[in-house]
Amino acid sequence: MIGRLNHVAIAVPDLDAATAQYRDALGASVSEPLPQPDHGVTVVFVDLANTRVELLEPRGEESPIAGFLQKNPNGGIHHVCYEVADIRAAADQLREQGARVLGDGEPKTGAHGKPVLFLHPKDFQGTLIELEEA
Ligand SMILES: CC[C@H](C(=O)O)C(=O)SCCNC(=O)CCNC(=O)[C@H](O)C(C)(C)COP(=O)(O)OP(=O)(O)OC[C@H]1O[C@@H](n2cnc3c(N)ncnc32)[C@H](O)[C@@H]1OP(=O)(O)O
Ligand SMILES: [Co+2]
Repeated sequence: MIGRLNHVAIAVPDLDAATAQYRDALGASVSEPLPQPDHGVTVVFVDLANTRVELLEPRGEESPIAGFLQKNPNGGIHHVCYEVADIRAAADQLREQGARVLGDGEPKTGAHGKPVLFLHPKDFQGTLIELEEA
């Protein structure tokens, strides 16, 4: 079912500072800040040779990452994103196995313009998983 690792997301308290560190201290190629109001975050992509890092800052009152940052005030790895060929088929299969697909179960459009869904971290070794349709 899962294919390539599409990105690893890091939640950060200060997106500008994190972006500058990846650009200047780590010499990475970084995007401009990309507000994602439907997801309650602002994202910066760090493009790597074999995948991406996604730096996430909360946006708005209802950000889904606010709770995570309260528990991890310096930031931390927030989720991993795997690619799947058919996101609805993958979600159906996972639900049949008893996994919790978050939200209303309908894929949303993610930061790359593709359908995405999230799986509860408690069902996958304490790791929030995002699925993105390749
Ligand atoms: C622009 C889209 C972009 C893209 O790539 O396309 C994105 O990736 S957007 C990313 C932001 N959106 C989401 O994360 C949506 C899915 N996330 C959620 O629905 C919530 O974050 C949720 C339900 C995973 C957690 O919400 P919250 O922290 O408010 O709930 P709890 O405090 O009740 O947490 C329950 C339990 O899970 C632990 N937890 C929470 N977040 C994580 C995490 N990222 N990784 C691992 N574990 C996590 C939390 O500590 C609680 O554990 P407990 O032992 O019960 O205290
Ligand atoms: Co993501």
